[in-house]
Amino acid sequence: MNQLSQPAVLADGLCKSFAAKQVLSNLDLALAPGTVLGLLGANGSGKTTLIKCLLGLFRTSGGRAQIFGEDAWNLSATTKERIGYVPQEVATYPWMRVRHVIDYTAAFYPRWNRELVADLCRRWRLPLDERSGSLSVGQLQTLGIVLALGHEPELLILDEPVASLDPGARREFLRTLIDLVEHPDRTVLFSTHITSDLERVASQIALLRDGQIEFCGELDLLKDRVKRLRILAPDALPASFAVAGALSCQVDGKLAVATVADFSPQEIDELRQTWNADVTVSDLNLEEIFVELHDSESPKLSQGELTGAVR
Ligand SMILES: Nc1ncnc2c1ncn2[C@@H]1O[C@H](COP(=O)(O)OP(=O)(O)OP(=O)(O)O)[C@@H](O)[C@H]1O
Repeated sequence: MNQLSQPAVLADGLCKSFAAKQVLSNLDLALAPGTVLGLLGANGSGKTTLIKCLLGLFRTSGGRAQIFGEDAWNLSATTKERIGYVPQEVATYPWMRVRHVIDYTAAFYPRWNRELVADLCRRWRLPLDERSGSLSVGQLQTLGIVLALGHEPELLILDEPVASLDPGARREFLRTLIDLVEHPDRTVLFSTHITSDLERVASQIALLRDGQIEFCGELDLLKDRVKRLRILAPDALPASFAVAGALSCQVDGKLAVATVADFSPQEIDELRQTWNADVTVSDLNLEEIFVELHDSESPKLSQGELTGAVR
């Protein structure tokens, strides 16, 4: 694979188990440089585990994890310099004042943008003279974001970066992130439960479920596939009424409401003809899609048509 086509981040058949518990199984994911990928998954689905395997903080149980073509477990210092990481729980030296934590971190990087850091600290009102051990959880998270951005990394990996931020700080952070990702070569992978943030910032979405990436591609592609159907028949529908491949289907007299994972216009025609029904199709937002997919036992999204995914 040449430099141009080399993914910034690659998981290839990645497996991770903790004792007998398998968390990731044969997971494939590739981020082309310049991608902003939002990683979505239920609590305990393995987002942090995946991120830590990709960063070489966890040793994989099988398969490959690579950053810029290097094995994640053996990243060189040069490659590490190209990465910024905000962990779910930011840890720092509690006895150090915030400004000293920043200076200390800056010393590790040949390239450190002091102006950017000063600007972020001002905008996010970080108390520079306070000891970092006395910061609130949200302030600590803000500090973690500043530390990860100071060296202007090519690859930014954020594990629920806004979980503890207040709405104002979250908006500021998203604004900054949007500015940052305008740089065409900057790759961002971030996990969050706040789907509206993903919709604003991410160019691609990856859904993690059952240890694998269930979907990876553009949000619009996902929205094109998962649709809600409202089926109104002239007579009461039988209790056994079902829509093939539906994630959910509720029947109430003449009306059925179903959510399908692989929407096709032909299916609508069939429903219209079979039941002489009036069928309307509506879009779902990302949160609704996530809940539908999460609540359904099966089927999952079929993998065949993932044109937006980088594989
Ligand atoms: N060090 C560890 N030892 C044993 N089990 C672990 C370890 N780290 C994670 N796990 C388990 O792996 C599974 C996935 O955890 P992980 O933290 O990756 O999920 P997550 O998707 O990030 O969850 P959340 O959204 O709640 O942050 C969980 O069942 C967790 O208990």
